[in-house]
Amino acid sequence: MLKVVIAGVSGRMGHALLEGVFSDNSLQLHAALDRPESAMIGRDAGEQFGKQTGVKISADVVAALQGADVLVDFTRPEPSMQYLQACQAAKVSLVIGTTGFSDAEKATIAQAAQEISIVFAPNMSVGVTLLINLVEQAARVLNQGYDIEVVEMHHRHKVDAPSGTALRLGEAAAKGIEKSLNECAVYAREGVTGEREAGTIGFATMRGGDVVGDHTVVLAGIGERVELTHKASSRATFAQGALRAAKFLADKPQGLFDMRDVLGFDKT
Ligand SMILES: NC(=O)C1=CN([C@@H]2O[C@H](COP(=O)(O)OP(=O)(O)OC[C@H]3O[C@@H](n4cnc5c(N)ncnc54)[C@H](OP(=O)(O)O)[C@@H]3O)[C@@H](O)[C@H]2O)C=CC1
Ligand SMILES: O=C(O)C1=N[C@H](C(=O)O)C[C@H](O)C1
Repeated sequence: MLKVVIAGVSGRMGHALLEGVFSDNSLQLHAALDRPESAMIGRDAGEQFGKQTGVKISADVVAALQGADVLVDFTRPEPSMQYLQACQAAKVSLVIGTTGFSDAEKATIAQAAQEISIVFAPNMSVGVTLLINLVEQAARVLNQGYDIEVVEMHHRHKVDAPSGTALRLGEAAAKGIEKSLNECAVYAREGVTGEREAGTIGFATMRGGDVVGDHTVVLAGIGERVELTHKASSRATFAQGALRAAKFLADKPQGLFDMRDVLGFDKT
């Protein structure tokens, strides 16, 4: 059985991941991590589900990684970087679902993947993984006369914007028009902005209610527009993807992978 450590167990994704591990006989909950100040420290990780697992929620990542196969992390960039360091030291594989990293933090993750195996993806769903490829293809075909905009909506508790997925979709669109996202992204518009500049990729962010995660990439031309949309209706879809990623890493000693590697999709 694959011995899995879950970080951020009191969070929305932490819950979905615990449920996923409890319902998969090929996975064993090895340890459960939360922040040191959490009221959950010392409680059984199964308590919220009416289960006794014998695994107490802890903040001690070094102890948690002893004898573990993989850590699955959906938290915040700061703890994620600490978990990364600990995984590197303990030679334990890592699935990173956290979003909101700086470019420097992303570079540190890529560097660590020379020593341990890591799946790093802002969206672990099958649908968004497909959408990334579709967006790149659509942008490549419609590379003249079409304006690209990425629109996303998430629940009121989300702390980073645009979402990691929106940025990844923007990167895919930028690749399709043979640019880097840094050179063509427009993250906000307010006041007298002037006309839209051709070849830019715009982002719009909405926050509200309990929306799990909606993303649309619009390619707007004259007389028509194409809209490519994904809507997540349950966090179980992300958790299932993350646990699939954890299994994928079992025979990989090192390397940086994304969900296209895990699912065997084209990486163009
Ligand atoms: N890749 C993907 O498919 C998906 C990615 N995400 C991303 O995953 C991340 C988590 O999302 P979500 O579960 O909704 O967020 P939550 O806020 O519900 O959960 C975050 C968890 O991390 C813990 N945490 C926060 N700060 C620290 C810290 N300093 N040290 C240790 N633990 C800490 C929180 O503890 P506490 O509650 O005590 O603060 C909580 O348990 C986000 O970045 C989100 O964008 C989300 C869904 C899918
Ligand atoms: O915070 C969330 O909830 C989500 N975050 C991810 C992101 O930033 O793209 C993925 C998903 O859309 C849900």
